[in-house]
Parts: sequence; structure tokens; C-alpha cells
Amino acid sequence: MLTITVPASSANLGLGFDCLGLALDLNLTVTVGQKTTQWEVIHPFGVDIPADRHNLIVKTALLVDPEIQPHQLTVTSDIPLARGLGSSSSALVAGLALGHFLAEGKINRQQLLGEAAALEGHPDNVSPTIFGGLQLTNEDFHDVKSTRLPLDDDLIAFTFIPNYPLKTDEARAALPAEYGRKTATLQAERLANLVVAAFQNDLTAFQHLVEKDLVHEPYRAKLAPEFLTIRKFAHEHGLAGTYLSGAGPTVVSLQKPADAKRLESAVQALNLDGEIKLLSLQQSGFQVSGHLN
Ligand SMILES: Nc1ncnc2c1ncn2[C@@H]1O[C@H](COP(=O)(O)OP(=O)(O)OP(=O)(O)O)[C@@H](O)[C@H]1O
Ligand SMILES: N[C@@H](CCO)C(=O)O
Repeated sequence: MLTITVPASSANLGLGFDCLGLALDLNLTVTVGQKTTQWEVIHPFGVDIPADRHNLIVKTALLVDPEIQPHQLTVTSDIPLARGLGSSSSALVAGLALGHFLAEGKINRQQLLGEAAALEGHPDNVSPTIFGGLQLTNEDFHDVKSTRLPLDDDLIAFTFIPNYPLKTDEARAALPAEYGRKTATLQAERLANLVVAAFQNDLTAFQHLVEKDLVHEPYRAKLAPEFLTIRKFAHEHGLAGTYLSGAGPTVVSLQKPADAKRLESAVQALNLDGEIKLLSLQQSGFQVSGHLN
């Protein structure tokens, strides 16, 4: 059986709105079963998510080649939907990988990046999903390029996943249409320094700068009230590095393992409505294993 395994991703890291993203060790898997007359998708997401050719994974595969033969797909996932962990990008990348594999028997990651970025509308989730690690990606859909930024392998993501969804469209609608010169210049200066901190392996500067976004977090904080509660609480424990993951509502704090554990114990005591996970960073992007029946 052919299995496509695709990681979750956490976009923005504060300052890198629509251009920075990090792959995390939660996975969507798509196992390709027998050929069928109609597409059948066995998945765990409930009745709101289609189980036929209208399923996002199948629809995306059919964009590669509308003539590919229907198969039975079995989908499993520990990536929660609409929580800011890139579920839609993981599904798009799985669909494109499936489409190329069924149509051509091979997959080109660079080609997939351009296609997935154009479909998603911004490249920050799809890029780490395809290549793994921390990726800085440009917005030119005719020539999408992604660069891996070094990040301490030892870091883990303290992750708080609230018990309510927040659709990306809704969280984008909360943002201003335009920004002033002061905001633009400060954001550019800070993002440049965040990239330098990554290359210099300066974790203290990196964690400090992650919290300096002016473009989206100030407007989205009201949609995900746990975000500022957790950031403030982390500061009381001497920890920086906390940001709103993607469009929210998930909150991520990048920490050394001992500090992540400390934050986990402290946040557990707050009894917030949601789930805490300590996640490793995923370094290799999506994987394809096995073969077609
Ligand atoms: N495996 C999947 N199969 C089918 N549809 C999916 C799958 N994963 C995500 N989706 C669709 O994508 C929607 C979520 O997309 P949305 O962009 O709002 O959030 P997200 O990708 O989880 O978070 P973010 O983009 O902020 O990181 C789901 O409600 C569902 O319609
Ligand atoms: N950069 C995107 C990520 C969510 O898909 C946003 O913040 O809206």
C-alpha cells in the first residue's frame, strides 16, 4: 500500500506573517487502497467533511490530472482542523502528492511548493509541510523559493490547542487593509533581525523577537484570548518565545525541553479549556512510503 505522511505546521512565528513557518510532529496520513469506481475517503473528521470526490485531498489530486482513476483512501490525522496548525495545507500537500504520484509516478517537491502556495494563497504553511524545519518563503507564485533557517534541534514547541475552531478566513478578515509607515519599517527591521538571530543561533534574541509582531497578533488576540494569558504567564516564569500559531487559536511557545515542561506544569494549573502538547520539530517534510497495490 502507498502511504503519504504529511506533518502539521505552525505559521508566522510572530513577525513572519505569511512568510515563515515551522513543521511540527503531528501527522496526516493518507493510505491509498484499491481502485474503485468512485472515490471513497474513510476519515475521522465527521459528516461535515466530504467522503467522496469533493473531499479536499481528492479535489486537489484531481487538479493535477482530472483523469486519474478513483481509489479508496484511508485518512488518519492528529492535526486538529481550523486550529492554526496548518490542517488545510497538509491536506493540500497530501492531495498534490497523491495526484502527481497517481498521474506520473513521481513527485517533485519544488514543483509542489509552487502549486500548493498558489492554491493556499500564502506559502508559509505549505513550505515547511513540504520541506520540514523552519522555512522562510517568498510570495512570488511564479517563482516560489523557500530557504531553511537553522533552528536549535533541541527546541520543542509547547502547544496549547483551544477547544474551539477559528477559520483562517475569519482571522484574516480581522486584519487592517493597510498599515502605516512606522509599522512597516519596524516589522521589516525586526523580521530581518529574527532571521539573523536564527543564523547566529542566538536563542535569547530569537525568543525575544518572536513576540514583537505588529501586523496580525494585535488584531487577532481578541479572537483567541488564551494567547495573551499564556504569553503573560510565561513571562512570569521568565520565558519568552510565545506566539499565535498561524491564524490561531493555537498558542505555541518555542522552548528548550526543560523550560517547555516547566511551562506545561504552570499552564496546566490555569485550567484553560484546551489541550497541551509538547511537540518535536519535524525536519524532513512529507514522506511517501510503500507502493501502489
Ligand atoms: N484532512 C482534511 N480533509 C479534508 N478537509 C480538510 C482536511 N484538513 C483541513 N480541511 C479543511 O480545511 C479547513 C481548515 O482550514 P483553515 O485554513 O481554516 O485552518 P487550518 O489550516 O487548520 O489553520 P491555519 O491555516 O491557521 O494554520 C477545515 O475546516 C476543512 O474544511
Ligand atoms: N499566514 C497565515 C497562516 C494561516 O493560514 C495567516 O496568519 O493568516
